[in-house]
Amino acid sequence: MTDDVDAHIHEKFELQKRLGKGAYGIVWKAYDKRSRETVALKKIFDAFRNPTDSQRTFREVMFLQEFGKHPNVIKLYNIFRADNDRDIYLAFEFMEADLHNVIKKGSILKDVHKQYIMCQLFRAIRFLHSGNVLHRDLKPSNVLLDADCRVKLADFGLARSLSSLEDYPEGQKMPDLTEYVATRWYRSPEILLAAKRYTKGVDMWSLGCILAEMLIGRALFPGSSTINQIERIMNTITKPSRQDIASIGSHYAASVLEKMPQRPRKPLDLIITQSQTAAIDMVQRLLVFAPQKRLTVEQCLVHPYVVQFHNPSEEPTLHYEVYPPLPDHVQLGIDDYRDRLYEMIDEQKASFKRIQHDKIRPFSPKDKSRAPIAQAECSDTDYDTARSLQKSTSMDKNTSSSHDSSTGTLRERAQSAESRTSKGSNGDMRNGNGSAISNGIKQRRRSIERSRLFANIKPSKILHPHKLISRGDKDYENFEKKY
Ligand SMILES: Nc1ncnc2c1ncn2[C@@H]1O[C@H](COP(=O)(O)OP(=O)(O)OP(=O)(O)O)[C@@H](O)[C@H]1O
Repeated sequence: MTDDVDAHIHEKFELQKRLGKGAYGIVWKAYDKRSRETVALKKIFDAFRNPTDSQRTFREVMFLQEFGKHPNVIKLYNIFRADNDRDIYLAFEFMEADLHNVIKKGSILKDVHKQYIMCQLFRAIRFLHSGNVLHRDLKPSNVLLDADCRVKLADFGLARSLSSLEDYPEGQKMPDLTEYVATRWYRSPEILLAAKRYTKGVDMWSLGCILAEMLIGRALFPGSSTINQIERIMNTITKPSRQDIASIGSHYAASVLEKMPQRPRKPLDLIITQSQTAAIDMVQRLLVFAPQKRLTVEQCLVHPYVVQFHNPSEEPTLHYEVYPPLPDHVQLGIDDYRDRLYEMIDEQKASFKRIQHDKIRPFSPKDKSRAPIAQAECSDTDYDTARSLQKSTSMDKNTSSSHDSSTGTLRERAQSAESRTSKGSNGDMRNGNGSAISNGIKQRRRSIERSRLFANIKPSKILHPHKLISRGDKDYENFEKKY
């Protein structure tokens, strides 16, 4: 893996610092010279090395395009080919931190942040699941955060359409779950035990692990091998019944579990000690052996732990299934994926050109004569221009997505939220968190970030944090009755 970046990318972006290195590429903080925005630039190395990697790259882009319209999913701004036709560059909206680093730094997150983060994750997953798609790689490093504690889910390289798996042609071999490369620590028991079918429960399990990690400040099940992972899980969660074990449809689950050395159990409530009852309850209901017995994402959104942030108008769903444009169960050749991806890039550029063209038309009576020129002049820049146009339109339509911009308006909104909260607010919490989150971020932005940290959390909750607890307890009783 090399840090080399193509000359045409250097022309477009000023690379500022390396943000992260994953299994598939490097991510830099970069300044987009045309749009004058800070972006996260990801170079996927050898994106088309073999059919599996090509399919992964293809899926990642396809799902990002589909789900990026949700406010809690990272937006893919642009895609660039590399000169060698093997690598590929993706430009994303920039986020300040990822949850893994925030947890690692220690006591940055207070209860209210953890609840807000979980609620936003549930919103994102609800959106994916409503399109019958699984993320399959939920882990703290794929949960991006900004200084407002706003969440954007990233890394769709392992996402899969459930319907494409359910519709598997008879007699055709399902993809082997042992090929599953998602980070072990967040893998569900059925994946570890090589079950035959995926369900939405795999994401719910990972969400339970993420919440537990926020609560205890370290990974809950840091297994060193598949078998060690299963052991750690089985020593902690409620013992599954025979039916539970049978329900995952794994040939050797029963025998693996029987042979497991018997160690004294350390249940979740003894591991997660310093947390609210509702938080522990949520982890316990997510980390359940049988996938069908785990909370669904809809149930999570009304669970007492996050219900204070629950707002149906901010929890959109898709009313159709998201299906990859190329058959998912057949692995095509490298060129098929690459050609289709390049075609999509071109198609998208063309459609953005149309958007921009339509936007220009109503503004001037001379439009008719200007339109063909506007179209003819479209180049790479149009994609970016159209992006900002689109952004401003969606901001007009939907205030919940207005935070995508770092304009003065956002600051004004944040500052007014700040002034509202500061009137009698819990100063300790606000200051403590504001300064802590901004630790890893540039000094000069500190004051802005401090005020922005709570901008998107309903002020009433911050003004009266004790209400979260009392209300939570009541909700908890109601939830208990219902589920
Ligand atoms: N939009 C972004 N803004 C800021 N940082 C980002 C962004 N996207 C990614 N990062 C950083 O880069 C890291 C790696 O990104 P990403 O998960 O997309 O790469 P990957 O190669 O697919 O990783 P993995 O090995 O987890 O599959 C993230 O954990 C995060 O720290």
